[in-house]
Amino acid sequence: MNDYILTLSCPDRTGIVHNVSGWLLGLDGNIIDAQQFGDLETERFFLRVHFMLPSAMSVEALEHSFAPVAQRFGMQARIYDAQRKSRLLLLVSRQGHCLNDLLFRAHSGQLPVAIAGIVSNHTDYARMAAAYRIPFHHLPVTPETRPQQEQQILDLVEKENVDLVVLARYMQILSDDLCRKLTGRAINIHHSFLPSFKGARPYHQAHARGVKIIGATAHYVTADLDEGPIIEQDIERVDHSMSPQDLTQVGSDVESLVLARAVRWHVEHRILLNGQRTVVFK
Ligand SMILES: Nc1nc2c(c(=O)[nH]1)N[C@@H](CN(C=O)c1ccc(C(=O)N[C@@H](CCC(=O)O)C(=O)O)cc1)CN2
Repeated sequence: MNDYILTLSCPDRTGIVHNVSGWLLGLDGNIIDAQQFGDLETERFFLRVHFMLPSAMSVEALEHSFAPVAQRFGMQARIYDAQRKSRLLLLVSRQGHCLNDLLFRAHSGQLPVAIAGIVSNHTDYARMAAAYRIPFHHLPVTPETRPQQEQQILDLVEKENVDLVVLARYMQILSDDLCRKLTGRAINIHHSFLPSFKGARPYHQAHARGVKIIGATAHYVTADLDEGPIIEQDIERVDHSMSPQDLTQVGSDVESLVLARAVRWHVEHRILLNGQRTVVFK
């Protein structure tokens, strides 16, 4: 199927959709789905169009053809082949529920992705990786070896042509340099309803505070810990009888669902950055 996705953001003004649809008409293109949002506060416009063409064209040729429209409106525009599977690198430490969930969704075809590899600073999930026939990279790290270990991660991203790095309960803080190099292509699952309970032990913090609702947050990774643009959140009710371990158990299911949704929306090119926030065309 010759279908593609156009995403763009630009200063808001009249004529944007008219010019985009005119460009599509010139290619004899047919719109399958279109969603837009005008942010009155930032005066920026956001658009996602899923369209079909009568015959195949390369993404490069399409982006070249669209360039005059993009320049006229000062757009940040990208075009993607809707049939291409994004390549993921999954990072995990000791908690494997999110990793397990993503591996099964990819294996069963629920999630249209290719898993290029799994990286861990421990060996707990080497056998799970082998069961799915996915390369496992054991990259231990200490504060002293963090630069070299992070270079190994970057080398894998380059070598395996990775589109998205997923921190599936990877419990090491990435350096500013690595975050900069992975801007907009690294998603983390934080095991709390941000901005509450940042850090490594949110369920213990939640228990101590006596909350009645816990949650999980998927966000793009930035140098500022747990501060990246939020993609998705969800919650679950809890009560006084539940220990930190009980909260961890209940929360793990929420984490897996929230991360899977965020990864799906990213690889379907449904997320656009709007400063420190996101626009998500579900
Ligand atoms: N630059 C960033 N790196 C990471 C982020 C992020 O938002 N920006 N998120 C974390 C995940 N995370 C919470 O979701 C988290 C992970 C680890 C820690 C932490 O304090 N780690 C300690 C070591 C803990 C351990 O070894 O168990 C540390 O790194 O010194 C806080 C929050 C992933 N990375």
